Amino acid sequence: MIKISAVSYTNTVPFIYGLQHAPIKKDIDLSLDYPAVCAEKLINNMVDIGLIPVAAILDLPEYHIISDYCIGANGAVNSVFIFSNCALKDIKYLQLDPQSKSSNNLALVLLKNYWKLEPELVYKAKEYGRSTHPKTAFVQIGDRTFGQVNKHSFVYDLAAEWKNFTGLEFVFAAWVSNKKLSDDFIVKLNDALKFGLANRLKIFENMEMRSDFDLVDYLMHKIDYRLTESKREALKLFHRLIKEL
Ligand SMILES: C=C(O[C@@H]1C=C(C(=O)O)C=C[C@H]1O)C(=O)O
Repeated sequence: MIKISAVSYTNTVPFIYGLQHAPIKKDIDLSLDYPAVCAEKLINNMVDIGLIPVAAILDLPEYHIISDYCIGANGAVNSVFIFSNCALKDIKYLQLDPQSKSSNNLALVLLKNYWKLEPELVYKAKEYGRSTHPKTAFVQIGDRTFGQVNKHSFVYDLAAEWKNFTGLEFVFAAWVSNKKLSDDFIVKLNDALKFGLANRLKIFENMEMRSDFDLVDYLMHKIDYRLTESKREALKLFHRLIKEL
């Protein structure tokens, strides 16, 4: 059995569908976790493969990116934000999202290199996401952001801001193993992920739709699942900027 930890958010549903409906299902033991936990499990060798935040790749002594699929975006992604009580240039505190690794680092990279701002960073805020302090903002990712855009005074989509800054796409999470796996298994994995993506329209039939968020647009267009050469270049730049933080 190959142990896999994958992200528990809606953006991963097509991948999970593929893993549970393709021949690989007999070979894997799949758990669903918050992104930061996927990373922790892979780093601690509790699993063999993780759909992990790309920022956490830098913490792995050995890693292999084993798929041409990822959780990425080309411009606005619609589920990774800084929500703020004031304009970004005026923030004093930035709360980071305890479930995230990539987007927290993306926020730091943009603050330093693009916005040139130095707010105080708050890692485990007691009042995470609820601060009424007029100069507090917070990073938030995943399903918790659905329907939230109109509820905050200032909203920044971090994949859109990254594109404004670099002109590039962005990769949030990639399929990574912490050891070398057989070529056979890797082919099976990619077939399963491809199968899941090809079945998105079918998946929507059983998905509860929301009036406050367009899930079809999100999973068909906003999340860009292909880990192309250009996304790999963007990832290299992101890693370099994280190391310079
Ligand atoms: C676009 C997203 O990408 C996620 C963001 C991650 C992060 O910030 O560490 C990790 C995994 C991705 O699933 C999202 O879930 O909203």
